[in-house]
Amino acid sequence: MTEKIYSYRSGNAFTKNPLVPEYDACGNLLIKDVHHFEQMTTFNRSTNISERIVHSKGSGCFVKMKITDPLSDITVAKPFQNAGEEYEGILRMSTVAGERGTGDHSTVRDPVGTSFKFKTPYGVMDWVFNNTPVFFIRTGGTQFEHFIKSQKRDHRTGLGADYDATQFWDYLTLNPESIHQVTYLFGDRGKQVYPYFNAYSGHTLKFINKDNEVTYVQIHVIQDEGVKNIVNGDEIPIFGPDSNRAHLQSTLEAGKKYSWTCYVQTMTPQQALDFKYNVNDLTKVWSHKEYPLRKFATIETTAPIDNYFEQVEQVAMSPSNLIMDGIEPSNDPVLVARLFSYDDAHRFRFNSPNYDQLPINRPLNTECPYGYKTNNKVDHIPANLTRDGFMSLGASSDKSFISSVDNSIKFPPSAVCPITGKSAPAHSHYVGAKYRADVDTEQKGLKANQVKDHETVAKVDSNLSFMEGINEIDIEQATALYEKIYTKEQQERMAKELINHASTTKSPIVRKRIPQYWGLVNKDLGAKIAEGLNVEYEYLPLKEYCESLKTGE
Ligand code: HEM
Repeated sequence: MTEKIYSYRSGNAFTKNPLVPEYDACGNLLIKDVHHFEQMTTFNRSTNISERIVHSKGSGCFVKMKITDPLSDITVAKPFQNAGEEYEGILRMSTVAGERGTGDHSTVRDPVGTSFKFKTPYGVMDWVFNNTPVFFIRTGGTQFEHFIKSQKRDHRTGLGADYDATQFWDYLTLNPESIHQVTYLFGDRGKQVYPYFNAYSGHTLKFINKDNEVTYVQIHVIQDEGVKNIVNGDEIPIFGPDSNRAHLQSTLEAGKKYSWTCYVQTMTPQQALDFKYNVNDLTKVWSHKEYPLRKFATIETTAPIDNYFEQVEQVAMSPSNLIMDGIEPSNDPVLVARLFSYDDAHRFRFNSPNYDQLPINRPLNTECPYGYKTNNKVDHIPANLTRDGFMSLGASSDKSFISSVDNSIKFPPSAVCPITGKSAPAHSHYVGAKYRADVDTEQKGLKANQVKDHETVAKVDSNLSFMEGINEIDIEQATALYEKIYTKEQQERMAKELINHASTTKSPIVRKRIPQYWGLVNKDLGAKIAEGLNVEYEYLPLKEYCESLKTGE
């Protein structure tokens, strides 16, 4: 058996006492002691990865997905074609607003970030989901920064909502489309035991099949043992900010397996057009009765993590890693903003575009020529024209990474049509600059092949009317959640949680607005909160509520 030997980082055996630095006859430490300096300098840089701007506090474990029921009738996406195919992956769960050292959901009320990275033979597939099927915002990246900063510490004082919840509630009450998500958050689901949560794409995706038919899809990942909320505080041993992480790690180490079943909810383009709400609106759910869940896969945990930094800190999840031949983004502006934002965040966080070459992120089909080889059967060897840069770990040493394209690189025709944004070259290899007339002929051929129901799809996609203003139908799902799904006991608990949280709000204007915001969901809830906050309550229907925002009173 090969022995484990204490070594330099170079891999050469270190044959002296590693805890005693080298010194000369006068007792001076020596610069030639490279082991000593290697250790000190590595230590100084060992936290040198920027903290995620959101979802900083994360925990993780390894998982495996198994396709049980192919989705080949609605998509040509390769990972979903064959029953029985299995993909190894990692699950990272996180709070949204707090920093790396703050509490997990054992002590903090926040959505649970539930992100999966699966290594398929076709490429990496990420599901960067939350435990709630809706979100606070619906108009994109500009709204996101404004919203997130309001949930973080006050920039003037460095203090959070425990000290003054004014900015937290100011944002939410000024943007009442947030109310559905906030009704989830302050209900029992705002604090969950890891990993007894569901995960939802929230966004709508467009699946495209071999006949160029579009299906609007949302993905649901449902815990097989049901969700478990932290209500009384005795659901897991609570000893501090890492209680949930400790629960996850200790139960996995004791051999416990957790599992989920994956479903899609689907709509045809005509159904999407006739939908009461807008398929691009992230603040709405689709009725399960009208759009039933269809099972396609299972996920189970396989192992606890054993290197927090490399597996949880360095994992780089991105919604753009779900976009592939057969899966297009919808026109949900929040999803489109995310397609750009995450990869940009990673380039900043790792100070390099090459974060995707680290082992935890590396596609199976990008072997490291200097180190490990994968035994997995891969679909293809990826080649593109990016290369070099800090932390380049071998991906660009493949001979196909040359500065121009040659005939050894194949260009497979897209399985789906260009109307969806894909190009579909009529050849399988690079053919050099094309003569314009030839391109025109090619385009004509492609037009004939456009997506089925193109006009209906175009109408659905172009409808972003919800971006301007708010309507009564934007509140009704929050009301249904509060009145029909929450029990009386849960409603009571929610009101108490809200009063408790909002009680630190120092601004009188915002303090008065909070019960009016909740009155939009349920008049009595508004009155209860007003009483708890000791402010005057005047119930305002949505139109009058919006009017009142103009004057700030
Ligand atoms: C415009 C809207 C949004 C923007 C700009 C945005 C941006 C970001 C950024 C920059 C990160 C940190 C990435 C990193 O440094 O690794 C992040 C993390 C995350 N976001 Fe978002 N986000 C948005 C909306 C959402 C929504 C709607 C969801 C859920 C459906 C979501 C789920 C997550 C999760 C789960 C993580 C943690 C990923 C991990 O585990 O590393 N985000 N987001």
